[in-house]
Amino acid sequence: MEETAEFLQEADPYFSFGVIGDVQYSPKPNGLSSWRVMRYFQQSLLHLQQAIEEWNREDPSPKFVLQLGDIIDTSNRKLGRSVEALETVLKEIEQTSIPFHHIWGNHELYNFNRDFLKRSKLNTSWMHEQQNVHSERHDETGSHPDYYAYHFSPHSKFRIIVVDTYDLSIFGRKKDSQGYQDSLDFLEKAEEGEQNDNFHVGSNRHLVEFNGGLGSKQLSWLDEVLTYCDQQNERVIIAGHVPIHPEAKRTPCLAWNYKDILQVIQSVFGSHQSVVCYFAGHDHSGGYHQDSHGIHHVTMEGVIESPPDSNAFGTVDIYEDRMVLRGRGRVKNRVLIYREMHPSFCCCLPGLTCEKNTNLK
Ligand SMILES: Nc1ncnc2c1ncn2[C@@H]1O[C@H](COP(=O)(O)OP(=O)(O)O)[C@@H](O)[C@H]1O
Repeated sequence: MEETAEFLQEADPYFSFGVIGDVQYSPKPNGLSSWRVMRYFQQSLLHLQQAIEEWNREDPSPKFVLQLGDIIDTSNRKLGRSVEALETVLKEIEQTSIPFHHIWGNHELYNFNRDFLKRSKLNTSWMHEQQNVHSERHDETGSHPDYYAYHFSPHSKFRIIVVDTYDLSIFGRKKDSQGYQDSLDFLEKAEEGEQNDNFHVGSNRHLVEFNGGLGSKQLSWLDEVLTYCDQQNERVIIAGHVPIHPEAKRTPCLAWNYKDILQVIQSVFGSHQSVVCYFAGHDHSGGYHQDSHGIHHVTMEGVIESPPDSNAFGTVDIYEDRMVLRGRGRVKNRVLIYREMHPSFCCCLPGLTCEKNTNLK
């Protein structure tokens, strides 16, 4: 639901956070993308500065910011200025004490490999919450050797999960690595399957290199974290670079295995009721859809395609039964009512073992 600013003035929220995506900073001049859309490279850093200034002025200030990826543009690599560009944006972010949670997009992987990103300030998994809720091998810094995903709880009733939508990807992985081979195999198999899928034909094909997906280990990890959240009656917000719902974007920007991801977060067996919203970037024109399970899919408009007199960021206020997105510039205000939680449900029948429960560590 879109709302006017007056409607948004409510009582004190539990907490608030900032959200922004696709800054794509580069020192290069403004110009048209391959899709004939203007990209404002000269303004993107100023837009980021403005967002930070506004968040700094807010009272109470946002507890954290979700930076949805593509913070610098691929052109920096061609200019030999990837590290310098990254330092430039990080210097802006140092102007605030509000912690940023960084997500990796395709442009991070065009500029750097995963080993570099892991060692860089774009790896914020050290802010993960130490919770023994999953069997997948996340080390003491919150990192998993194969993918970049973690979770944290900013409030006793809420959890944020950062996912890696380029876990399956041919970018950022060495060509002789298992991850690269698995991604190629996935694409090949998915392309065969897609021939019968009328939704993704012609220019709307999403099985393209600049999208990616979640690998099987990350999907099991996500399933385990969500099971924990269900047990704790937590509401969950997930953030990743690539949209995961075909109705929440306007272009081919969609995760390769979006159906597998939706199946986990919607949980066809009815046991995961915790996810209320998925935030994405990637499609600079933005998008929104509430799916059949009541999960809100918000694709944030990209900073890089925001004209000088506009911008694209927001502050999200979290309440008991809703979240309110106060959009700035091209981002619309939205009141997002949470899906209903039903009493705990278990698929076990007496005498049978429930797979979900035996998976718990
Ligand atoms: N077939 C397409 N038609 C229109 N726009 C597209 C198409 N494919 C990608 N885009 C646009 O490209 C942007 C994402 O691309 P991005 O990650 O910046 O990589 P690139 O710089 O290679 O375009 C999105 O805004 C998306 O809308």
